[in-house]
Amino acid sequence: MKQFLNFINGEFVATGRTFEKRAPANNQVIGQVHEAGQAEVDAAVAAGRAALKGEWGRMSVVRRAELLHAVADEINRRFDEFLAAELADTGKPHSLASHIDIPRGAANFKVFADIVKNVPTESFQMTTPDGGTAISYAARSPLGVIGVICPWNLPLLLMTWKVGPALACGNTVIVKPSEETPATATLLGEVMNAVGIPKGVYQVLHGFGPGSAGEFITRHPGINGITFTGETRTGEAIMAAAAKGVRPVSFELGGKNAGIVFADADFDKAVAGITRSAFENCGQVCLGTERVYVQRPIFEKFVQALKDKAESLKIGPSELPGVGLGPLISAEHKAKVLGYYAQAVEQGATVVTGGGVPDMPGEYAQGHFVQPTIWTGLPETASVIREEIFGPCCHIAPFDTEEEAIALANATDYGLATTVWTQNLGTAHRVANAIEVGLCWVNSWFLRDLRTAFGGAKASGIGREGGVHSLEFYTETKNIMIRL
Ligand SMILES: NC(=O)C1=CN([C@@H]2O[C@H](COP(=O)(O)OP(=O)(O)OC[C@H]3O[C@@H](n4cnc5c(N)ncnc54)[C@H](O)[C@@H]3O)[C@@H](O)[C@H]2O)C=CC1
Ligand SMILES: O=C(O)/C=C/C=C(\O)C(=O)O
Repeated sequence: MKQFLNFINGEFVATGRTFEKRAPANNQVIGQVHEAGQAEVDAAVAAGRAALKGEWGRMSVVRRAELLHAVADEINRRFDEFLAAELADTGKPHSLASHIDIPRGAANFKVFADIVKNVPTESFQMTTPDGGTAISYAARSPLGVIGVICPWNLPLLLMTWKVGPALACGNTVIVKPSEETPATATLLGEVMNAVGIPKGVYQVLHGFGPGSAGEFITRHPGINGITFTGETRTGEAIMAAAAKGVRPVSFELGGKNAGIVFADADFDKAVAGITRSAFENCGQVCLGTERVYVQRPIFEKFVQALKDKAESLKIGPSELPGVGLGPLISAEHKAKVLGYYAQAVEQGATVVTGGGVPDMPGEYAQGHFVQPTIWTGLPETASVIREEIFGPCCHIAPFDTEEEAIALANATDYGLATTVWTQNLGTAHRVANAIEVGLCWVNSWFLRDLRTAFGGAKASGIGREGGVHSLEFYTETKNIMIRL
């Protein structure tokens, strides 16, 4: 049986306290995960602090960048191992992990290594009161030991999205992968040793949130900043922990994202786009679309077309050729999603398609598969329209005017992402500016440029990462003023 060990100070460490990792596609146990306790967290923090004072802390930015390029190259060299580990943990389609998760895992190191090497800091010259001259310039230094708390939906991609810039800026990191997805973070420890990243720079502690590694990391006074992706309620708990010591947080939290389709949109592209944004990764993407608003003249045609697309998705395990929809991550998450499927019916939804569990052959009958599901006819107050479900489902409602679409899209506590479909540039600009979100895609979805700001408004997050915005979080900026 595979053992997922902690990675502390360059060594793989067993703890004797283990929990099971099960495969989402058939619910079989595939590994034992070694849970870290307070002692392991203390050891990792001490090693992280020592690394800041050692070779890593003294290393030039050019050498750091070379090492991070080597990390990316090593991930690519071991691409198949990372792919297999991610597929085993998540059950997602092979095509998805091989085109998005693993390549982005490598790219996150290269992009931020290059940004840190090339982005200047500000400098000003001023006249002093006595007519002399002074110059000031900004210098960046690492924040320190960063706690990186990760979710299970895009495990390697989201973890390296934080670890890449944190290390590029000269910090050390302690990663707590989700209890559901321990594999790729652990494998990355082997990569760090292989390319010569000093001990204590990248560390991995396994476990849960409250009363376990997650809470112990976020409460530890030796952690200088916390970056987290996950549920909004968890963000609130982490923020409370970070208040002690006034430590900075960077949060990318939940969403209840709208898709807005205008009657003038390229119909086929809009249907294909919403199919992806509602069902990709079995709906387990924080940027996904769970509320779709379609302009009335094309409403019926759009509902029928999305139904056809949903029903054509092949449901199955990662390795099934042409599979479009994998399982949900866990039995617990399946119960949550099916709970919303039941609530939708209780609240009077018309079930356009899905709403249940597909018939799966053999061992896959034990897996966490659910049907892609579309509803219409619910009031905007219904729980499935207000709350993040994180499953392969969406509600579609008609709208008449641009103002109405904007009001509907904004009527949520969340503010992460929107996708707008129109061929009118004026409409696109107006709507994009009026929507209260951190990310607005027009005629696209999940199109990423890693140099741009990424994050959520309202209850969907605090701060932005990406490009130079990541440097703002992962460094302290010092102003140095010199009287000439
Ligand atoms: N990217 C997103 O927006 C994500 C949203 N979700 C949503 O969250 C729901 C619950 O999924 P979970 O995996 O339980 O998400 P979660 O937000 O509870 O967990 C994410 C990470 O935070 C850790 N964690 C939990 N409580 C903590 C605490 N008090 N202190 C420190 N670390 C803590 C977990 O161990 C995990 O590593 C899902 O059903 C889904 O709706 C889940 C994953 C990602
Ligand atoms: O950084 C990205 O490209 C994707 C981010 C996606 C999430 O944060 C999520 O689904 O949780």
